[in-house]
Amino acid sequence: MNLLLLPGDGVGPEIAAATRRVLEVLAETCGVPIAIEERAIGFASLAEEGTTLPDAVLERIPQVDGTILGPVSHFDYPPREAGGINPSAALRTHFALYANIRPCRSRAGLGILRKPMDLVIVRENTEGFYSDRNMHAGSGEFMPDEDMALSIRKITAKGASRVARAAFALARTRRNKVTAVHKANVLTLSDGLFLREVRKVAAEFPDVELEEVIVDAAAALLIRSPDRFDVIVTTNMFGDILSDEASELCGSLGLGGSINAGDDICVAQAQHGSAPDIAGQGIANPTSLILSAAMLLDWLSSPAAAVLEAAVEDVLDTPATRTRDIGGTLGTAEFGEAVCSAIRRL
Ligand SMILES: NC(=O)C1=CN([C@@H]2O[C@H](COP(=O)(O)OP(=O)(O)OC[C@H]3O[C@@H](n4cnc5c(N)ncnc54)[C@H](O)[C@@H]3O)[C@@H](O)[C@H]2O)C=CC1
Ligand SMILES: CC(C)CC(=O)C(=O)O
Repeated sequence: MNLLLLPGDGVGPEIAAATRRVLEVLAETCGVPIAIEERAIGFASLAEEGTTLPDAVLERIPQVDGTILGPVSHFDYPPREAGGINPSAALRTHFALYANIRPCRSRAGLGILRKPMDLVIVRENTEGFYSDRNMHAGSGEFMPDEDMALSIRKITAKGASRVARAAFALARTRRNKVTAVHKANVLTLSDGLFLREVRKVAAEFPDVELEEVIVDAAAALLIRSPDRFDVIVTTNMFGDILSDEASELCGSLGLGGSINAGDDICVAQAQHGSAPDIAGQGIANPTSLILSAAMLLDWLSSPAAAVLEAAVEDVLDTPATRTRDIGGTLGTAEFGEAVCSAIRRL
């Protein structure tokens, strides 16, 4: 299989190198041919090609089997006119990667949770406050005058319906429960529409329970009773925030895998940002990107996905082979090597 690796900014190149090494060892050990091609995006391509998202990358994505995207420092990018495009948002919109799928589960001895968590957040990925109508035209924000800024929160029946279907189909492979997280008590029209579509899809899945929880309560319930959740379906920004909360509760932002999935294209992407505060030190936890790569392999129906996931779990189980963010001492590359050893051993 052909994979495209886009390292990104900040800790991106460090965790991408660890992920690449792990995939190469996985390919060798499992006898699965994986060819990895790397291209620059972010500040690296801005310096070389004048844009953080070169057209050649956009053209290549549909030609490969899957893409692995490192985190990007888009908050520091120059304006669009000067080549600053947020690759993360642009790819999601351009390729209709409508479902951002973020599993999160507690592991013994990690995180501050006192109850088990094993859930998946399925986040609508192309609309809400982050809808990017056209990657060259800007997001759904504008300023009628210099003292007023407006953000459009776009919700469509089509967007809500397709992400809801992804969530219900996923729940069927798990514990048959979907929680729709919303703020329809205030955002009556937009979240009202979201809920209307979720309920319609729920009717197609009578074996899956639907519950509805308001987002502020959901944030609290993730801490109080995380075990009540199986699959959460929600709009873009709510899912963005809740998935970081869930990951951190389980130990670190550096732990959660994530894919951006459309009907035909999948982009694996770490849950976290470019972590500029620790970039260049070789200490970032590469687990999130490695598990995202495992999710991509699973999306591609590769049996190597389960091997990779088991290897990561094996390494995380042992306090001596953890990275610093979760109380260990290993650096990024060393953690990657520990995963490689586990792949060979398992
Ligand atoms: N998908 C993406 O590419 C995203 C990009 N960003 C961008 O990233 C930049 C930094 O954003 P922040 O708000 O600082 O969020 P961040 O997620 O980069 O970092 C938040 C905190 O978590 C820590 N952290 C994150 N990933 C880690 C890892 N793998 N191992 C150990 N510790 C880790 C960081 O050191 C920092 O203390 C900004 O330019 C932002 O726009 C933010 C979120 C997502
Ligand atoms: C394009 C942004 C919505 C990226 C982000 O914050 C995320 O993926 O969590």
